[in-house]
Amino acid sequence: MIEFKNIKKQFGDKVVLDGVSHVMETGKSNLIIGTSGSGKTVLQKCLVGLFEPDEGEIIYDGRSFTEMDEEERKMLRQQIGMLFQGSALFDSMTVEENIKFPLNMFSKDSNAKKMDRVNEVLERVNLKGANKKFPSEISGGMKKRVGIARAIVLNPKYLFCDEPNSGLDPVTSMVIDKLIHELTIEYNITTIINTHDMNSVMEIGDNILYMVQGKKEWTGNSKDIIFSDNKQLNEFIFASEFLQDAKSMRMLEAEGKLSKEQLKKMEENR
Ligand SMILES: Nc1ncnc2c1ncn2[C@@H]1O[C@H](COP(=O)(O)OP(=O)(O)OP(=O)(O)O)[C@@H](O)[C@H]1O
Repeated sequence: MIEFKNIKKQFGDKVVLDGVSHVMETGKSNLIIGTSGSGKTVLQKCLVGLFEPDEGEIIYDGRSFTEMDEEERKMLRQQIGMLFQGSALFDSMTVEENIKFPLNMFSKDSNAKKMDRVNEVLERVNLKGANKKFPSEISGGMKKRVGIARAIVLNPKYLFCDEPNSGLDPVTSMVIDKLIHELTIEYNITTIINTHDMNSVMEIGDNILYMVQGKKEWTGNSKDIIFSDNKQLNEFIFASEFLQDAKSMRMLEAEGKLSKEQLKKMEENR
């Protein structure tokens, strides 16, 4: 669990985070959503210590990150996995070498043990046998999986993902979402995901923080979104007529005014 209270951050005169508080839950996909410039990336960077907030407190499972010295933060960072936008793989390294990189940095295990772990995570992300390929030889979806394998190779308690679906087609996006979600549950990770992808919001949104201009505007899960009457949230999520219709249908279904069969038929006929 990562709890943060009253986080404030400004650059010059520009207030980017204006007193944000929230709890990111363990074993859940915690999503941060909001329009471009609402402060999602700056918030993630504050949580991992890449930016220092001007005010507020960040607590990792009862340990105050804000009060830790650099040595304590270094230790904590070994429990944090990061999946960067665009995967950020080392082009000159093979898949295997990319995944092994954090182990070489932080683990004192023998080479054989490290390789066992590399192969274990490769298999877990469905890339068994891709060891010797270079990033230029694999698809965007495969690169994301390598990025995920590298992010989880040290068994992190916390996983930060910045736009994990950027640049992927809708089907591959769903595969990647599902994989991150499954790993989150399987290893009981506190996962934080910045996303613009509305499919992700509806499919894996266990705990959603909606930000507007550096402030928390709304919070809830993917089911709550259907019933929310928050005007800004509705305009953001259900931007198209199609999505507004889908929301209305789901609400009717939940109120018992539409059967599951009717709903399925309406969706098929669209
Ligand atoms: N290092 C920096 N120096 C000055 N301003 C910054 C810095 N980093 C971010 N900002 C500003 O903070 C604001 C929020 O940026 P941020 O990247 O967090 O938005 P975002 O919600 O992640 O947007 P996007 O969805 O486009 O990634 C923007 O106005 C941005 O210009």
